[in-house]
Amino acid sequence: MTGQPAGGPPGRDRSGGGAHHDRITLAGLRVHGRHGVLTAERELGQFFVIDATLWLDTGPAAATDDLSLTVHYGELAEALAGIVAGEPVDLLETLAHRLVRACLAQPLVSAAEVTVHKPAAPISVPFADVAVTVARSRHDQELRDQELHVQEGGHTQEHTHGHAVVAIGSNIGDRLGFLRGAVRELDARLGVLAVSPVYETDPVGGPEQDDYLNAVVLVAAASPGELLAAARAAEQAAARERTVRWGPRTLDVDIIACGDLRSDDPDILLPHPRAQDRLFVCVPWLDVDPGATLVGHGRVADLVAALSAVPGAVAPRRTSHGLLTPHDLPGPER
Ligand SMILES: Nc1ncnc2c1ncn2[C@@H]1O[C@H](COP(=O)(O)OP(=O)(O)OP(=O)(O)O)[C@@H](O)[C@H]1O
Ligand SMILES: Nc1nc2c(c(=O)[nH]1)N=C(CO)CN2
Repeated sequence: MTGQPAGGPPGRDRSGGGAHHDRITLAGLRVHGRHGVLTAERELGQFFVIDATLWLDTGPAAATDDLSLTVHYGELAEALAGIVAGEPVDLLETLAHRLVRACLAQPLVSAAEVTVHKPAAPISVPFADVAVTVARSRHDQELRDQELHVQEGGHTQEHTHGHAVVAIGSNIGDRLGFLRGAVRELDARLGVLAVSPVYETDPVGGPEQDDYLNAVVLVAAASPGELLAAARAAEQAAARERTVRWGPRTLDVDIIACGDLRSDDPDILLPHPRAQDRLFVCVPWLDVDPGATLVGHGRVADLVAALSAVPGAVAPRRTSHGLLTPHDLPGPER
């Protein structure tokens, strides 16, 4: 059932010699998951089988016999198994993309190929296997991410069109933990491009409640439906309850904008109808995109200036918390 990748690393020709010919293969990883379109697939689940091949230079690890200079296949297996056992998706393609992204999140890996097999798929005709394979070089993946890199609290240098802006907030329980969980969920479903610093903010609207932690995350552009699904999945993972409007919450995930896209769908209004009034959105947004504009409202920097000048306005207070754990950071220096 498991197969070898065909030929050399994906994207070799375009990666300017960055891809390597050595590889680590993890084959036949068998994990129970609930992916699929049918209700029965979601309820009962089934076993998925994963093959992953990672291209990297094994020379430095071999020369020093040092595990930290290669990929720990045990940790890789656990990371991939966690994704398969995690949030269900409809398509094998979606799952395969998530898994490839996790492989490329390993420092040192220049390319990866993942095959997701679904040997018990609901197919009415006898069959041996059905599988989807996704192959990516790091270079390809970065191009797909509009060449924005995850930078905590940093400024993205490149143009930030082709991304969506997501605001996250929490004011109950383990606020930081909920925000970190949101970043992980958004990354798994959409791909995170940049994460702002965390701000502590006074509650705006609603009943008397505790202060919030707020941040803004840039993710790869997606359809309004995909953005909303990711927001809801993250909120559900934090056991978010909707009782009081603007009331306290473990996690709120608002889609602020996706380029110039407009949506009148009440389930996903784009741009978010109240973003322009909210310092807790606009201030962290500027951190990750200093040149940002909000469709219909102009430059975010001007919005911040105007909102800050309103009598009684309380500025968000920047904290030293980070939302990316060391494990999430790309590169060997993480
Ligand atoms: N851009 C958007 N991002 C997130 N949810 C949205 C968006 N547009 C509409 N909604 C819908 O708004 C509804 C209420 O969302 P929620 O309870 O999170 O509101 P809220 O966060 O309390 O208030 P606010 O919308 O002012 O931030 C949800 O059903 C959601 O589908
Ligand atoms: N400070 C702060 N206030 C809020 C927030 C929030 O995230 N931070 N979210 C709200 C509804 O989305 C309402 N009020």
